[in-house]
Amino acid sequence: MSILHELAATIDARKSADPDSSWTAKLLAKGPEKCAEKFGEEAIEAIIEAVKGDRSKLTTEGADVLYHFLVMLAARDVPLDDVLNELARRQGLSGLVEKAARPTS
Ligand SMILES: N=c1c2ncn([C@@H]3O[C@H](COP(=O)(O)OP(=O)(O)OP(=O)(O)O)[C@@H](O)[C@H]3O)c2ncn1[C@@H]1O[C@H](COP(=O)(O)O)[C@@H](O)[C@H]1O
Repeated sequence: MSILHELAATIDARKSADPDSSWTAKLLAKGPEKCAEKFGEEAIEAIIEAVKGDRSKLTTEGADVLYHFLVMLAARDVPLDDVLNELARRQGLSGLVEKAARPTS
């Protein structure tokens, strides 16, 4: 099992945990909107480090982003594997070709 799968399983288990017993359970108890907001904050912190060019801080902020992304998915009951399968589906397909094939709205 990959570290992302292990973390996603831990986060899933926290859905039924006491919010006083874990940070994840506390965040999930605040609802999907708060989880999404927290993901946005962490993403901005990572962007700041990327713009500054601080590779060490970008690494730790990147870990925060991945963790909070998994919490956001769990809050909306989207399995990590669904996202990974979507990535797998795109593999070998040029981003330019994929964009051109999108339906126009
Ligand atoms: N990877 C993480 C992880 N990354 C970040 N964080 C927490 O996310 C929080 C974000 O920090 P912030 O300073 O942005 O938040 P804050 O200021 O405390 O909160 P706000 O006032 O902004 O709402 C911190 O409390 C971090 O400890 C994480 N908490 C948990 N995990 C993983 O989740 C597992 C389960 O954790 P618990 O649910 O706490 O048992 C852990 O074993 C880890 O593997």
